[in-house]
Amino acid sequence: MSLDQSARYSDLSLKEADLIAGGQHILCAYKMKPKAGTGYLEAAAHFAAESSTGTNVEVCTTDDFTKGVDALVYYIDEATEDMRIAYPLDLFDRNVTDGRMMLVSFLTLTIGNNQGMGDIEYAKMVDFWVPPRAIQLFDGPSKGIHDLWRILGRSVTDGGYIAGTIIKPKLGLRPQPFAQAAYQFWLGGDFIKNDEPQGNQTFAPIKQVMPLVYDAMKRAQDETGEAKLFSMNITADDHFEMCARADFALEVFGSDADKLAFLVDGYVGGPGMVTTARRQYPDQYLHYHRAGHGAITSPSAKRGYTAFVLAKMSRLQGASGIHVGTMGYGKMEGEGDDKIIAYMIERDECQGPVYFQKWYGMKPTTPIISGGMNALRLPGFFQNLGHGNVINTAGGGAYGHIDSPAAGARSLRQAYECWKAGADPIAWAKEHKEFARAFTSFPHDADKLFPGWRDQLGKIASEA
Ligand SMILES: O=C(COP(=O)(O)O)[C@H](O)[C@H](O)COP(=O)(O)O
Ligand SMILES: [Mg+2]
Repeated sequence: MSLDQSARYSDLSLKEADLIAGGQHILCAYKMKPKAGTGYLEAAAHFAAESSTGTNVEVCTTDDFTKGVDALVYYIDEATEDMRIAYPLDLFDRNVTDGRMMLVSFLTLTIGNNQGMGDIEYAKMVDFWVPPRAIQLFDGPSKGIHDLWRILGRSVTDGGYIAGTIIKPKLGLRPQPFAQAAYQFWLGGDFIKNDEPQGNQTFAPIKQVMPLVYDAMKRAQDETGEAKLFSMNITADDHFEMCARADFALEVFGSDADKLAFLVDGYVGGPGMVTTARRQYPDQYLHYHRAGHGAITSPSAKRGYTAFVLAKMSRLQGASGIHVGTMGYGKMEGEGDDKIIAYMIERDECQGPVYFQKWYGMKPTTPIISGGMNALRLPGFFQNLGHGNVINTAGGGAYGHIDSPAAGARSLRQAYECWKAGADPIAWAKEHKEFARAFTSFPHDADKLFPGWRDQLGKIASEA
């Protein structure tokens, strides 16, 4: 049994509204359960101690100043497993070079050692609140969806749906077929990303692939008269390697380098990778892929933090866009309520699960919708989200269209237009060939979402 530190590391008389008005703390809300035999407040105080100035015993080196930067438990509700902690801003590490805040320090304190404590059964961060001063001290995004809309020649405030894909198969394409797959999609769509494990495999070296991809982009631009976008995976352990990949691609894309985004596997690579990309390449759209996050964000995981927290952190760090799942409409875990994740990263103020956050003009992070999406699933998705100002990447949904990747891309755009027009999807399909053929391409989804479609659509869906 550890020392009861609740007298020092908790103050349940503190009011959340006062802490927020004071602006001197970062607030974190957790779902926490102590191990059997440890009292709730005692465990919470030990958690706050380990996450700030303390350890499991009192140490003689502590002085009065130290106590001024203690993290304090200010709210508990054992029945709902709610625990909230106020962390003084001064606890957080600041850069030597520019005095700014860093995400690693936030994570090391608020979701660091406390994840492996002997008297804690589990604890998961479900929300956090950042005061205005800290908003000023994080990088935030440099580029956003409005920059992509501008390149695409659309309204920069309400530019609408960006139809994207992921080159599939996930791995195993050599340079020529890879570039060919890109060209075929671009004939109908806007945006292509590398899949998260695609890099510099021996069968597809970046130095061969990128010039071919750029050539495909130019040909597609010539043919369609539209601008095209490519998001290149620059993920690597070594940041010099990452920059070597990025620099090479910028040179290859030359006068079209504004159409090149950089993708990082930001969860497995960590905050250092995201910030390196953000600071080295502020002129490029920074695409945060979150592969691996389910290990801790899944609702079945009782530790770590939620997908909401991950997305909120990504805006602070400066991701231009981050995957936010498909809110129950695709293949990955998620539900309709996850739309709050999208709202938090794209709005200037938003109510989260616990805290109301103001962003004070920090640029938005685009919700990127991906994972098992296709034209048939999109109208319902937009209905739930309430808008279509997102990037959507549909891999199977484009390359699985029975006519062609370009037809797949067109079917996605038609799905967006169907929702935007408030039209009935079956009626819309009668007038939009590629959308109709999506029914034949994904019959399992069609049966589930639009029972009776076979009779209603008849010939148009079955004829190539
Ligand atoms: O490759 C894909 C989707 O491929 P497909 O479109 O063929 O399903 C993405 O990596 C997932 O969307 C990641 O999931 P999330 O977006 O939830 O992070
Ligand atoms: Mg992928």
